[in-house]
Amino acid sequence: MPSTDYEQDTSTGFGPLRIKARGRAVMTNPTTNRGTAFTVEQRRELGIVGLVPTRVTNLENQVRRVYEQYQRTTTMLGRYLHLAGVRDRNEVLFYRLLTSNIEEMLPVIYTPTIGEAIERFSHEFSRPRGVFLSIDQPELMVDSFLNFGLNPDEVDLVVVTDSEGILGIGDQGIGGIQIAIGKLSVYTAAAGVHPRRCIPVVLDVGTDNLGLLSSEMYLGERHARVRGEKYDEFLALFVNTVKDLFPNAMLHWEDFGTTNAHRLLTTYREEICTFNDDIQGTAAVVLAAILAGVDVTGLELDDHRVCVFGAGSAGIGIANLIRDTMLRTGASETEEEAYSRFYAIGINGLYVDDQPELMPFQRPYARARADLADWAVADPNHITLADVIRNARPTILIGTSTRGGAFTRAIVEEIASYCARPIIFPLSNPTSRAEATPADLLTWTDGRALVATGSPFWPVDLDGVRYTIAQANNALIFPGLGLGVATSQATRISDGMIAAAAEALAGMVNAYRQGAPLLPTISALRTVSATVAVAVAQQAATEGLARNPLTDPIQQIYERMWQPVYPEIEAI
Ligand SMILES: NC(=O)C1=CN([C@@H]2O[C@H](COP(=O)(O)OP(=O)(O)OC[C@H]3O[C@@H](n4cnc5c(N)ncnc54)[C@H](O)[C@@H]3O)[C@@H](O)[C@H]2O)C=CC1
Ligand SMILES: CC(=O)C(=O)O
Ligand SMILES: [Mg+2]
Repeated sequence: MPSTDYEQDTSTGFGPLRIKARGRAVMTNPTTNRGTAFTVEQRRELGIVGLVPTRVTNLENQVRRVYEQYQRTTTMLGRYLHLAGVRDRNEVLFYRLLTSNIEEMLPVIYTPTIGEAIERFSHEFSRPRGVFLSIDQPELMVDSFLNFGLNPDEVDLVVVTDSEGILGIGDQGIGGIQIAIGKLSVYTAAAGVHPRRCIPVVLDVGTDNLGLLSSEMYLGERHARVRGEKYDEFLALFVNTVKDLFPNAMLHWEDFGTTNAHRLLTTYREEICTFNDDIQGTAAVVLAAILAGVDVTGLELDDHRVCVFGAGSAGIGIANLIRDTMLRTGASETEEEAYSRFYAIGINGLYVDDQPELMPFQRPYARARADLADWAVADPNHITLADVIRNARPTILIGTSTRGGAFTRAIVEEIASYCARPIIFPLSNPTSRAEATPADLLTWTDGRALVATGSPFWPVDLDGVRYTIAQANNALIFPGLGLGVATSQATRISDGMIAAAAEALAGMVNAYRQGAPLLPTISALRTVSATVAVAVAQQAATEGLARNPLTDPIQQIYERMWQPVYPEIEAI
């Protein structure tokens, strides 16, 4: 069902907008609306004379006005709602404001504020965006997608969540639609993926969040989360529907629970063009930061021992990519040798091979019980982080546990006692879930820790040095990956493409100066994304996975990037 308001070729970033609507309808659609920036002639042609204030302005003037309004809004959630309102009124204005102030506004439309917006979804709801699919009405799935109004060749991206593991705040039911919307806003702001070639989707399979189930206001299905065969059938129907309706789209999985995330990726990655952001996007960004950190330590990658605290979707994804890198670079000669460098910890402590609860994707990281015989531990059935630090002396500590404050002073001081430059990444989001703050990590290690976080943190001043904190967030990877895939029309997303993304990012870092960040800063997000996109597109071509191998990659990626400027208008 194409739009009745306008026509536009969205396959490049610069197509003219042919407006069919007239009168108020022009201004209620965020694609056609440009408010006071309509010229006198455009106002006449589109039938909106007298419906906007007299003075004709321009985009810069409008950005200034909405930015002033933004600054006057005092709470972070209020700012989120203000920006969402601008997005609903005027698409170009929203993205111009966002791209011009990306460092300031990313923490509002993304982590940490988006966590609050998701929790408050059923209370703050005003205007729906995206596609809501209920497990209780699978027969409505096709119509729901068709009602969104995009043709088969008009979709580059579908971002989907079932909301079971939203950031570190757990099951958020239907409110998870906001994470899909937020990720898509980042795709557009960071990589210029066309905002109208994307579909955010929430799979409403119920929720186990009793607070939501008992709230009068909750807007999702009011029952516990459906699991098992019925869930798998619904997911299969979803994947097949996306494949049939939008054959060129990349399917991005976001914030699924640990039991499903790796399983779904393994099931579908050979069948469709798909990737899991928490597993693969996070792994790529963290690998880039680790390689930068390892360079600074002056040691080789295989001189390090890695402790993953919270070895679920993201944690094991990170471990897998480091393992692959150890094998590819010859740092480890065998898989066994590579695995021996990892210590994976979950809610029940260190993974040990006699723990029945370990899932198949976690099991390779389990330690043999016999190998721990000489460890000094208080409870062999629950080997804690402190036990691992004391007995294994890891030099890299990754936090993806959702356990705010878990990297305590005692733990960090112990690491600093045997390691000159420990690499410590508290990656859990939002900010309240971070395993430690950079200020504490740097203070407890006299500035020796090499730190990256998941959510943004202010720089830390210590002993005359300013430490800029790298934000190791998958936002440095997924936008460029999506752009590279869309431009090269990749048919699958291979491990090689993820590694290429990580290497491209790593190539942009220079972390030798004391206090320098281990990753490019968010202000460079657009350059980072374009660089990642070129690398991904080239790797897809090398592996024979690109239907449109790029002949002039930089130019073609640049041309594909949508820019937040008002396009030429034609009234038709
Ligand atoms: N920086 C970034 O770009 C990203 C950060 N994350 C963050 O990582 C965290 C985890 O996300 P996922 O891996 O998707 O979740 P997940 O639920 O799959 O994994 C969390 C793991 O932590 C373990 N865990 C929970 N409490 C623990 C405790 N007290 N001690 C030890 N282990 C514990 C769980 O057993 C589970 O294996 C979230 O806070 C999320 O925001 C996730 C993806 C990207
Ligand atoms: C950044 C992200 O994907 C997460 O925290 O889940
Ligand atoms: Mg996520």
